[in-house]
Amino acid sequence: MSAVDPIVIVDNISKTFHAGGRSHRALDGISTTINRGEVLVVIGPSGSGKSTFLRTLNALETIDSGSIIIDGVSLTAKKTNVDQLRTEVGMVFQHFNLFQHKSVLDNIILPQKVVRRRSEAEATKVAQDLLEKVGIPQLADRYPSQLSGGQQQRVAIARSLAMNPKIMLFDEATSALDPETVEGVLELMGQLAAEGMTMAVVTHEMQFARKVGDRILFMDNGKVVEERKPNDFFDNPQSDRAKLFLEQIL
Ligand SMILES: Nc1ncnc2c1ncn2[C@@H]1O[C@H](COP(=O)(O)OP(=O)(O)OP(=O)(O)O)[C@@H](O)[C@H]1O
Repeated sequence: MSAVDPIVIVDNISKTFHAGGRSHRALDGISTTINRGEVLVVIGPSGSGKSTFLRTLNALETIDSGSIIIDGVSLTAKKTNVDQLRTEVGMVFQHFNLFQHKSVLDNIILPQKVVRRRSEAEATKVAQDLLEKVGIPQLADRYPSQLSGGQQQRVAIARSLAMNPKIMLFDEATSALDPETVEGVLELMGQLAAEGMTMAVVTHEMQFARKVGDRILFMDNGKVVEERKPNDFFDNPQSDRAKLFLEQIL
């Protein structure tokens, strides 16, 4: 990891939602960078814009103004192939979004064949190796409905990793899990971070944020209120908003 090797550069992005005749500025001039191998943890109160911010990084949300550059490619430039770029930015959601009628192995094989044009044999080998990596090789032939939430999330992570993403986004990846499976998935995320995966993580798991995060981005009302090293942020929050937030949740 190096301070001079940014893989994600977010410059002054804004986004307003219009719904039911009302407008809401969900992102209000966000700027940040994520360096290669770094883990950025995004925290903040409900509705502060965390998910919206994360979703802009793989163009699931468009932005109204500002720019986002991923590994030298502008997400917003007209000539950019957004579909291509999106395959390089893995995303893991709260709900696992697996193909229900495919086996675990096929869930990981299919996108490789479609998106990466890998052969059946190659895609199968990658999928088997990844199931090993995420700790569930014995579940290859099961269907998603036969798995616990934690196991399904491991499949979703393996499926993302199979694309060889340059960066992984985790949007409340453990929020829908039973308490007993949360820890295992957080450990897996920590393992990926330790192996050098660049990650942006929206989470309510503050111990994870402190332990695994390289930097905390604290958002409120669509703005970055604090952006600091985890220990500095948690031990000595600067803003009244962050102090209040931490008092309420810790
Ligand atoms: N598709 C949408 N249409 C209209 N408003 C939206 C849409 N998506 C998000 N918003 C609004 O934008 C704001 C930010 O939402 P966002 O989901 O990014 O917040 P969040 O910080 O991730 O919240 P939470 O922690 O509750 O998930 C909220 O006020 C939300 O209601």
